[in-house]
This record gives sequence, C-alpha cells and structure tokens, in this order.
Amino acid sequence: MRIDGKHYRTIWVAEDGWTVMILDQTRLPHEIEIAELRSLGDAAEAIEEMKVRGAPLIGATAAYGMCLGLREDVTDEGIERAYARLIRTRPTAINLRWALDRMRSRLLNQPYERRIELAYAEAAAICDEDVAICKAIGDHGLPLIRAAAARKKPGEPVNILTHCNAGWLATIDWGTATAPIYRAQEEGIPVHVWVDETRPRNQGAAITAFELLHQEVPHTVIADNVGGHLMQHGMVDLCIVGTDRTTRCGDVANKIGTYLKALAAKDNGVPFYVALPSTTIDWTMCDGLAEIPIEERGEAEVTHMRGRTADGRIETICITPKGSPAGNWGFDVTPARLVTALVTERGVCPASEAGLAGLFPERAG
Ligand SMILES: CSC[C@@H](O)[C@@H](O)C(=O)COP(=O)(O)O
Repeated sequence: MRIDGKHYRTIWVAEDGWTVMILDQTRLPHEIEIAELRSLGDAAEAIEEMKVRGAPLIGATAAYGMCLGLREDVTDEGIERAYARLIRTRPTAINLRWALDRMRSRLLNQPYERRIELAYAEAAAICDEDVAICKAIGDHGLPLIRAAAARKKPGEPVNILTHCNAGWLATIDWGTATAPIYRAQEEGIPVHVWVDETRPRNQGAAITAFELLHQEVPHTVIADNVGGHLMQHGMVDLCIVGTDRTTRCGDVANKIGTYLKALAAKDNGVPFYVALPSTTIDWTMCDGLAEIPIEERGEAEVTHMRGRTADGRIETICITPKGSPAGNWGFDVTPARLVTALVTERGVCPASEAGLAGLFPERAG
C-alpha cells in the first residue's frame, strides 16, 4: 500500500541481503520511521515493543527473527534458542507460533551451510503468501460490501465499522479487515469507515486512520464507546474486524473491545464479519473463552497517552490520578454465535466448526 504515493510493505530485507527493515509503528501517525533489525534480540524487541504488531506481521517478523538468530548460531541449538526467545514475545496471536513452527521444520535437518539462505527464502515466502492471502480475503469480502451497497440509495456510502488495526500495517500488504474495503474502493463502491480509536494503544486512531488517509478512503475516527450509538441510529451497515486467533469452532480473539462491538451489532441486526487468513486459525482449540491466552500489558499504556503537541513535540502525559491502579487486558474473545461470518482466503463461511471444516477440510479433525 501507499504512504505519500510510495509503495511499501511492512517488512523487507535491505539491499545488503540480510538486514531486516520495518516501518516502526510506535512512531505513527506522526513520524514515518524505518527501523533496522540486525539481531535476534532486535526482532524479539520489535515485537514486544509493538514496533511491529498485528497477527500476520508478528508472524512474519518472527520468521525473519529466526533468520537473524541463525546468523548468530546456525546449529540446532541456535534454532531452538531463537524459537524460545521469539515464542515468548506476545501470547495471543497464533501466527507467531505458526511462523516459528514452519521455520523450524524447514531448517532442522538441513546442512548448516545452507540454513541461512533457506531461512531467508522461507521468511520471504511467508510474506509473499500473506500478501496473496490478504488479497484473496479482499476478493471474498468484496461481495459483502457490494450487497450492502445495493441496499443503499445510489451514491450513498456503505458505512463500515472497524476496530483496532487489521489493515495493511498489521499484515505485509492489503490487510485482512481492510482488504475488502480497498477492493470496494477499487471497484468504485463508495465506502466510509468508522474507525474505533482502540484504547489503550490507539491502533485505530493512530494506525488505521493513518493508512486509510494515505489510501484516500473516507473515514471518521470515533471514541471507543460510540459504535453502539451509531448502530442504534442505522449509521453502520456492517462491521468488519480482524483476529489474532480464531478457534476451529469459530470463537474469535481480537483487540480488547471487539466483543462489545459484536454485542451491539447483534442487538441492532448489523452484520459482524471477521476477516482472517487461515494462519490465524488455531485448530487445536474449540472454546476460545476457556483456552485462548489473553495478553496483559503494563499499566502505563492505560494511565498515560502519547501524542503530538501543537508545536510538534511528541509527548506522553498521565491521565489518571497518581496511585490509581490500572488493568490492561489486550484482547477479548467474541463467541462464534455473535459472528455473522468469517471471511478467509478460501471464501466466506459460518463461524463454526462445520463452516471452517468446509473450507479447510485438510485441517479439520
Ligand atoms: C490483521 S491482524 C488482526 C489483529 O492482529 C488486530 O485486529 C489486532 O488486534 C492487533 O493487535 P495488536 O495488539 O496491535 O497487535
């Protein structure tokens, strides 16, 4: 996708053939800064500090983290050490484990002298596949937006609510929840996106708004609690969000607050879609509420906010009384019964074990 007219992916390898380059998402939307990852530690910290974030991009960064780890130690022990360091960076997004498992099984049993080259090729393949998968999600999600457009007066935009950032900046390109929106834009279907701010880290206000602005998609940033009101007043035609882990039975873990939007959507008869690559499905789990690990992060993300002052300085300010404790759960689980449908690279299906098994029979038990 584009920033100031220039095409970017979220992660790539520098001309030296080994340094991994990322867009540092902690600097958005105020600064466009490209960061270099030159060691296993750099890659792990980039994920932990959320310089890169979003389930597919976390997986891709971990894959490149394995490459950087191999440059430090090419042995089997080196592979296991890199795996162990990267797997503990963030707990909820299943793409992390998926990418690490794929890298490990590709590399073990290979001659030492070929491992680094094979690792970079595998990480690049993971990225290229993610681009194709997200594009396919866009193709399959497009008819849902087209159908909503058919119910509107000519020229009236389809109002789409999204939460957090499941856009191209959460993937390699295209995004998951945003891919159908970008496809609709390409087709000339008028769309308008309600962007939940997504406290505490404001991925909606900072990142989704940034990417929609640069893609010239009409949008409005709203406070997290506004969505229910808009739905009650017929101002949302459909919701579409991403996910960090979806169980084989269709329960969906996504950024904290997603569940409340799904409840409001159900109450108001607004379709609630979840867009996901199959790499985000955890086939080992059924009951998301009981089984999906939910990331808890530091209090400061809740007690403090970061932004740019009128004179251009980036500042962090405290918004709570000194001494008030804060809780910071990063994700919640939306039960399958609240999800209208899942949009995957193979098509749209009910959020259920049978629905997913129908699209991915080779994975279903
Ligand atoms: C396309 S990825 C979907 C999710 O990863 C996204 O909705 C989300 O919740 C991201 O959370 P984050 O904590 O910013 O990594």
